[in-house]
Amino acid sequence: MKKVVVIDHPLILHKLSIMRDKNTGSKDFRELLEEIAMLMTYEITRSFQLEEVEIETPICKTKAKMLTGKKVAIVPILRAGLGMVDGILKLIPAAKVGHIGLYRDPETLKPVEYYCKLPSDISEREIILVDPMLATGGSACDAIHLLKEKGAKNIKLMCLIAAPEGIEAVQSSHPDVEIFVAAVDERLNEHGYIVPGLGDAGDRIFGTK
Ligand SMILES: O=P(O)(O)OC[C@H]1O[C@H](OP(=O)(O)OP(=O)(O)O)[C@H](O)[C@@H]1O
Ligand SMILES: O=c1cc[nH]c(=O)[nH]1
Ligand SMILES: [Mg+2]
Repeated sequence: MKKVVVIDHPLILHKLSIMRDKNTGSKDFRELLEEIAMLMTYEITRSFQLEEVEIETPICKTKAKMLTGKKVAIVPILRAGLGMVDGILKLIPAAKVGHIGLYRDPETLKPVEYYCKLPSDISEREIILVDPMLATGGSACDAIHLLKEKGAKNIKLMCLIAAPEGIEAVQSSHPDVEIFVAAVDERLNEHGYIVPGLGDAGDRIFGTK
């Protein structure tokens, strides 16, 4: 089973605490989510391969390290995952972006699929699946299942806050997927919300209820 990486850098935790505060409005919430996604990308790409190439500085020829040009796809789970895409694209501008639309039925807490559009070469790409909240894990598990059905092999899941229940669900259904989170919270409440969490991420990003 792949490990869970908790990226608990002080800058990330500080920004996340502002996001958790119920008095933080949509503008700041969106900006902070984008910034944290960018900071998490720095850590998620640590395993990317480098190669030596010959370059010429103004002084002399030398060998220098550059990325091997690995193909990446960023796949947000709509809607809330959209809030993380621009931050990742700032560091990986050549990545393609796929979209998986899921909403969680408020009664059953089961995910309902309403959209899927992925790059045609998804099976050759390293995939960063993004969603700020990993609660029961139902949405992430379904999105990973969909990606695998389309041929995806190499998937990393990036979330802001996870409940222990969500981590367990992804690890048991998809042990090959590496999970990156900024924080693991205490538990879920009776409505399936993460405690203490930050509320409904999609509603806070887009200003809806
Ligand atoms: O782990 P789970 O129990 O499946 O819950 C997590 C999901 O719930 C939220 O989406 P929501 O259904 O609120 O849709 P939205 O992004 O459109 O608001 C969140 O962004 C995840 O996708
Ligand atoms: O706490 C939660 C759980 C699911 N979805 C959210 O947006 N927040
Ligand atoms: Mg929502």
